[in-house]
Amino acid sequence: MSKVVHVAVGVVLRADGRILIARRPDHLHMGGRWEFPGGKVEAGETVQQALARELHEEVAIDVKSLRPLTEIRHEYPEKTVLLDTWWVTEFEGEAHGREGQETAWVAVSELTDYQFPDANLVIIEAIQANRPV
Ligand SMILES: Nc1nc2c([nH]c(=O)n2[C@H]2C[C@H](O)[C@@H](COP(=O)(O)OP(=O)(O)OP(=O)(O)O)O2)c(=O)[nH]1
Ligand SMILES: [Mg+2]
Repeated sequence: MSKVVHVAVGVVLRADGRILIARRPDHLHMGGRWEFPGGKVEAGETVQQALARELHEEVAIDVKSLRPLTEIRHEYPEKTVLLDTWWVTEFEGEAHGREGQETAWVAVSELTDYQFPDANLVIIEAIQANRPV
């Protein structure tokens, strides 16, 4: 069995109810698809630390408040991922793709118009079911 890659994933919620998505660079696994920003948890880091680091590095926002949303384990042909997914309900900074990625703020009802990796279908269902008011 291949090892499971632990990934910290942020569902960044703006005050108007829109959610931040970014397009994965073409050369990466699932390149060209939209994602919720995040990345691999490194050795010695908590998932919360990893998420704060990745959101700062990828989309230039500083996390102020987090709460758990869901955990999805998904087997791709290439690897198995554990998407440890958190609501980011408070943050500072203007989001933009610091690695040249396209970003968008989308309404919950529009999420299904974008092409995400297969594992994200379950995350989107959790967002629709658990959206904080
Ligand atoms: N960030 C993120 N990754 C996702 C999502 N859905 C999904 O299947 N993944 C997968 C794709 C990748 O195999 C893995 C995340 O790895 P990554 O490439 O973002 O990791 P990273 O930012 O640490 O990148 P790297 O520098 O190590 O290449 O999880 C998602 O919504 N967001
Ligand atoms: Mg990443």
